[in-house]
Amino acid sequence: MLHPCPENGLVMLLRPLYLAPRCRGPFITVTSGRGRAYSAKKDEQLTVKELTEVQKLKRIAVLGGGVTGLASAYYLTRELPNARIVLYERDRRLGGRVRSKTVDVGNGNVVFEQGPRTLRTNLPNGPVTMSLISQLGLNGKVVVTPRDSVAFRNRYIYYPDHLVRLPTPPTPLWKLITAVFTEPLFKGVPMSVLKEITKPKGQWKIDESIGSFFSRRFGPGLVNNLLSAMCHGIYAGDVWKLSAKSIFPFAYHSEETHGSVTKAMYKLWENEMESEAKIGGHGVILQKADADMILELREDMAKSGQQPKAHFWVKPGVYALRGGLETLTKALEQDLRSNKNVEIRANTVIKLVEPDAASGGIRVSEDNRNPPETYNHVISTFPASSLHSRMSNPAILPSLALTPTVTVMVVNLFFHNPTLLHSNPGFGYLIPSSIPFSQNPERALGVIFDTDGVPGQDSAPGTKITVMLGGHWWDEWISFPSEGEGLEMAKSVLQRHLGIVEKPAAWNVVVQKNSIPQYTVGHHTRMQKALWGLSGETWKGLSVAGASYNGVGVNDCIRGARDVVKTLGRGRLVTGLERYADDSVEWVRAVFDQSDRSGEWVR
Ligand SMILES: C=Cc1c2[nH]c(c1C)Cc1[nH]c(c(CCC(=O)O)c1C)Cc1[nH]c(c(C)c1CCC(=O)O)Cc1[nH]c(c(C)c1C=C)C2
Repeated sequence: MLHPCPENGLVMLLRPLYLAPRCRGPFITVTSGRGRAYSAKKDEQLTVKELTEVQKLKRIAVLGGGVTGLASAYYLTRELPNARIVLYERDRRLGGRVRSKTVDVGNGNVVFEQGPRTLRTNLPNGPVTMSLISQLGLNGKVVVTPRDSVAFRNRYIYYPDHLVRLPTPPTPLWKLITAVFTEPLFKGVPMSVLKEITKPKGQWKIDESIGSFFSRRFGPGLVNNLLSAMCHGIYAGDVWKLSAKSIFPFAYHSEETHGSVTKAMYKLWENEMESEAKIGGHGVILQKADADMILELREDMAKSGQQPKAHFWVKPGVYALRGGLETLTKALEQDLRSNKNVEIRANTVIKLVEPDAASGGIRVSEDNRNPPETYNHVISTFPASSLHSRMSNPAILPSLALTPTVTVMVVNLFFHNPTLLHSNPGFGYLIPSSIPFSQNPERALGVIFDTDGVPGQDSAPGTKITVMLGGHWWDEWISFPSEGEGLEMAKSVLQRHLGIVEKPAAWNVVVQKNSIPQYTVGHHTRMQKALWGLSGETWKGLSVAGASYNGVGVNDCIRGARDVVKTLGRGRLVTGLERYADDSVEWVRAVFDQSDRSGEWVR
């Protein structure tokens, strides 16, 4: 069955909606258990032109030294081992928004994460990162958040003046019913789900905001209280601006296909139950392209002697890395630095990216004395608008300029007192847009209880908390609070919401400027136009990967890098935006053997 994934709280509660795009026709069953592997398609004949192109891939540039750029360069060294790779990065430091700072707090160390801190094992992209971690020899650094831990079970939303635990299984039914009918957070939601079945279809639109779509179908309560909180926790974004089609494709298309989101969800669940009963495996509904990728990844892992641990694929889980997520980017950097075919040009600003008609390649100009260099291929991992502003003829790709970003202030705090979260242990809480200003004048988006979320990360006993502020609330702002102001704002949030009055023993405040791309209304169409622009003759040597395109998470970025490089390795031209080629998506059900379920990583 499609597991309801209790462990990931609101995000996972909504996962079937969030993950599953448009269904065309019946689901296809794909079994991938032992002895009945479904192989990825690799049999296409390459055209002479494509073969010639790949043979020419001698010099490749990667623009951007964040996790996507590092992963792209790493995969290139494996797929095209003879190519010469130049990686450009504006900062002296590599790693981008993945940044972990280890701080001595007197009686030990704590790790402050300034960007993402945990990774999910979930399909389809989780296994790509896990495979990379394994290839880099980092399995020993993995810190799993146990599935029976408080962080797995307890996720909260602050509404209107207290923490409300999301009633995720295994909550007893009576508790679930009591919560749903007594907490103002859920007011009207159960009825709106039932009423949705009878709601007529709306007028067809190319896209609309999550707020507009779900309030039309379910009423404003679900949007303002629950979905706005979820948008804060993933995009730090505005539920009334983010695209329903890009972020909730399954729900969005199910109005058209089933007449109702509730009905479509029920059908999905029924279908899964049936599949489990008939096939006896562990089924997951995936896009065909994702299933192909996973099975190919599995084959790769088996070939390279990595033990494919199938529970990675089927059991949702969360993990972190000892020393922080920067352990991953550092390992990638180290691997690249030890490769004589790779040159890393840190502290180098790119001024211009232009097609080179004579060679058919792409010319990259730096903002310094080095002369421009021409590459057979360039993978840009810059945010879409940064790439756009550096392109010689940006007019053909105006859509790239239109992916906005938001700025998030991250305030990490450490307290020597280890009992500060004892009355509300868990992953942390999100703050929906609907809570009154008086309850959130600082415009916090959410608070993470790091001590519970990644137990065992720090050597110092105490309580570690991160407060996230800003995001879409700071749209149009031209300056942001100072570090000192940020610290005071975070302390005041913790005092008001959690009653914490103690002084922190250590803290770290950073403003992550323009760090999270926003897939706003029209994102799909804009990406489709960018795909057309990049597919033309002019820009055929340019591919894109990174958070602006196929998902904002670390897993998504690594998967994007791998996809581009694997396709290049097969001798195909690739833009990185292929998934936008079509509006409809083919769905398959991947079924994993029961025997694939055991393992050590995810308990
Ligand atoms: C720096 C702030 C970030 C916020 N969202 C993201 C970052 C990097 C990106 C992100 N966060 C989550 C996802 C979902 C999918 C996934 O890969 O896990 C994405 C793409 C979920 C999430 N939200 C929070 C955490 C700790 C996680 C797990 C992943 C991670 O460690 O980042 C909490 C949280 N993130 C943001 C806010 C405002 C927030 C509030 C509590 C913004």
